[in-house]
Amino acid sequence: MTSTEIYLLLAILGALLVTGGVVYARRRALPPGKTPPELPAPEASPSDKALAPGRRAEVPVRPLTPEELARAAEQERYVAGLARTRGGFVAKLARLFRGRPRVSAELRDEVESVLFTADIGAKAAQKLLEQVTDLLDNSEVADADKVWAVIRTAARQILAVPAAPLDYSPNPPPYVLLMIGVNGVGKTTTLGKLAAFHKAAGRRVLLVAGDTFRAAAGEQLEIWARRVGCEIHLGKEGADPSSVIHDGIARGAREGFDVVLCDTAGRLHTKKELMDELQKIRRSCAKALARARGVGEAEIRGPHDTFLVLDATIGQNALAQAVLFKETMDFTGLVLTKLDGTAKGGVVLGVCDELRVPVRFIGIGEKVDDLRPFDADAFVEAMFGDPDQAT
Ligand SMILES: Nc1nc2c(ncn2[C@@H]2O[C@H](COP(=O)(O)OP(=O)(O)OP(=O)(O)O)[C@@H](O)[C@H]2O)c(=O)[nH]1
Repeated sequence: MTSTEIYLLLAILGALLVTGGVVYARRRALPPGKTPPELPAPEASPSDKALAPGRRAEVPVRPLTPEELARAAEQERYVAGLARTRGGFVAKLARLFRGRPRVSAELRDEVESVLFTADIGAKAAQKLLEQVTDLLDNSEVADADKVWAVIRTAARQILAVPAAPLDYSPNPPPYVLLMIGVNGVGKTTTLGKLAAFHKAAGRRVLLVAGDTFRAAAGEQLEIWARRVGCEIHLGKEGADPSSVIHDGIARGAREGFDVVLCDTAGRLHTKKELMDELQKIRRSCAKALARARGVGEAEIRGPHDTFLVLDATIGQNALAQAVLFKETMDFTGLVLTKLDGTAKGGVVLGVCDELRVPVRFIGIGEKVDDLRPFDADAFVEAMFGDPDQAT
């Protein structure tokens, strides 16, 4: 073989490798079950038009944009975080519809039974069942693709809770968030992860250890502050949490923090005095913010946001907990934690449907960046996008 032939061979091999690599990278970046987005066909160039009929010009493969890559990476996280839930009721449904079964009373009963034991709440289960039943009523055999399309649409409707985007830049700063919930649901951990989230966005963060009841809670938050590299406001053990949080917010305003994140002690919604204490804490937040702004207390109702944290592993009980909390305390958002460790992630549908309060974040692991802003489309895709992968 002459050296010219060797160069030619190497050039062809190189071109094949580059094209293959780009196609592979695009496929890897897509969530399972997704076909690559259609790219707009390029305008035919004069030289293309001159090609003989039957011959096609080479269309260059467009690399994914950074936004598309980020979106695909986020989708992969959701897919991984919700694997157990997919392995639960989604897998059961997938098995029912595999192989185009005949529509029968037994099939309908089985669908009903799976949906009503799926920890998605009775109302959400009923909504999904009605949509699927409507479809089955008009079919002799169950077409799995159509069933899943109907389920995805119904799930999106349930999750579409109207809510303005979170505003982390009030004027004047700081943005103040209060975290509430039952013991052990993940409030302190979520606050630590949120501190990291804000820090990464370039905001100055102050953590406020409003759980003065449990000594270890302050220490736990201190560890997070060190880990994230942000400051912490600690009160004395046993101090009045309202006063610690008031002083923390005042300090946040005085010292120019962008974000003040306040922890509270875990409490059962059934303990009246503890729920009253939460109301007092909220009034303290309002008082501190009013003073910082130089306005009357009546003008401010409380912190900018109050998030109720729910542990997804307890499924329907988390829904019951949220309903009871709402009777005594206003909250502007929900955080569902520990979705990675449970098959009961369908509870996200249940709480949205029942409470009509937006889910703002979900916890899908123990790592700092495993707290993700809630994305309804990514959630629906991860749960119902590719049922054949649910086993
Ligand atoms: N796997 C997993 N574990 C989590 C997640 N969020 C929190 N946890 C774990 O849940 C446990 C309890 O978390 P904490 O943050 O201490 O809960 P808390 O609500 O502050 O608890 P109290 O202060 O007792 O009310 C810890 O072991 C956390 O690591 C999550 O999204 N996934």
